[in-house]
Amino acid sequence: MRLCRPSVIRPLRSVTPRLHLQPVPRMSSTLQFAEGEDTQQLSRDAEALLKQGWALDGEGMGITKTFHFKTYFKAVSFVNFIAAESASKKHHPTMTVRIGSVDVHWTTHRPQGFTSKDVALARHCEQGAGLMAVDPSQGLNCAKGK
Ligand SMILES: C[C@H](O)[C@H](O)[C@H]1CNC2=NC(N)=NC(=O)C2=N1
Repeated sequence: MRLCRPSVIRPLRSVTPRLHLQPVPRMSSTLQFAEGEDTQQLSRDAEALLKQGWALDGEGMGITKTFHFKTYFKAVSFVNFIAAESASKKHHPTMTVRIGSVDVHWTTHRPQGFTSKDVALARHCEQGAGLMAVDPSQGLNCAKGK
């Protein structure tokens, strides 16, 4: 085999990283309820979920939580558990799967805002996390430690 040597050895081009400035997502302190919801009941439900480690999303349109798992397989099993209920209830989350965690975000698109469907499915996540043995070393409030 003939080995070719480059006749000119060029230094690696140094690249100045471009700074992409993005708005820092701020956590909203107030939840926006969708039209037609029982706001008093929903406030109580949301309060209980916040105590379980859920946090309001940046716009206050929904809630979010990161669930931690010991293995990728458990994380994916959790996603499937949520997906099955989502399909049956016709209400779908945004989920990001990582090796040891799943970020879940619940909001309602129409009518826009937070609804009792989000509450019901967030509770379903809690149930699934119990079955899937969420990594207890990650603590209760998983939303902050990604
Ligand atoms: C027709 C269908 O049921 C609707 O488009 C559903 C689908 N899944 C949904 N999921 C979520 N999160 N919010 C909705 O408003 C919603 N609407």
